[in-house]
Amino acid sequence: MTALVTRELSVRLGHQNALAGIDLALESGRFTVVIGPNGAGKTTLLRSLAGLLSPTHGAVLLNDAPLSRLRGSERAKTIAYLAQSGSIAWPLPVRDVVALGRLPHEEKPDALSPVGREAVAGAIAAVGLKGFETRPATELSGGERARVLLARALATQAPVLLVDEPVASLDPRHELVVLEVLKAHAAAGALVVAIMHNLTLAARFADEIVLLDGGRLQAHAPPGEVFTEAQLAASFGIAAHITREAGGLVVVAERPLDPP
Ligand SMILES: Nc1ncnc2c1ncn2[C@@H]1O[C@H](COP(=O)(O)OP(=O)(O)OP(=O)(O)O)[C@@H](O)[C@H]1O
Repeated sequence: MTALVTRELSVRLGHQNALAGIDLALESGRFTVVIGPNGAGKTTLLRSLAGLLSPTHGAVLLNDAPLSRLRGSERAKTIAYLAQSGSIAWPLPVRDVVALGRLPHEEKPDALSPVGREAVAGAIAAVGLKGFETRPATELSGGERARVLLARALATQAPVLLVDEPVASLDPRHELVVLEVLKAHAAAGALVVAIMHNLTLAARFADEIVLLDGGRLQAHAPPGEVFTEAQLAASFGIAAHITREAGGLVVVAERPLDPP
């Protein structure tokens, strides 16, 4: 059981309060999707949960201990973080880029343990990149590269996986493939948090939604409770039409509302 908790988490970036007084409790086995308008503080929250940003006030606790006290090597084994539109600088084969996810376990790409080899092969297969293993990662499309980086994060086998907009550059099939992978990863016992802008996919796949607006927590609840026309009008400034279909809620953003 893994628990990631924020207590009165506030983060100031430049002259901005990017996050203010966030109290949040996340646990293993759940797929949480963070939504909110541009600038709401979603990336700031994810980076704080990963221990990459220090709170200005408050704390992030991993299993009741302040994240700031965890040694870097231990944190890298425990929390896999995938940044928004990450880039790949070196023309390494796909398999080696994914194998970099084993570095926290002190396994180099050319000296993987049997567990490491299985984790790398499993991650490549999970994101639909079988057959790409020997291709230089710099010669892939944007969506293929995004999946390589997700596979690298999965190969870490960390109990906490934090991903910033994992489906932003993906085609509809691979959006579904990746969201199924994240959901299954959570169902298998990981604590998974993803930032997303597609509200229908968020509603369909998330166990719980965290809604941020203006650096504040507006809601943390199952999709059916967060996706209401009133809530979307208040937080996103849109008139939305929400219907319940067999596959889950369908959220259609119909028009922007005039600013209040
Ligand atoms: N390095 C920085 N210095 C100063 N302000 C920053 C910095 N990074 C982000 N901000 C500000 O902090 C706020 C939160 O930014 P953040 O990136 O967390 O938003 P977000 O919800 O992830 O947005 P988006 O949907 O556009 O990715 C924004 O108002 C942003 O302008």
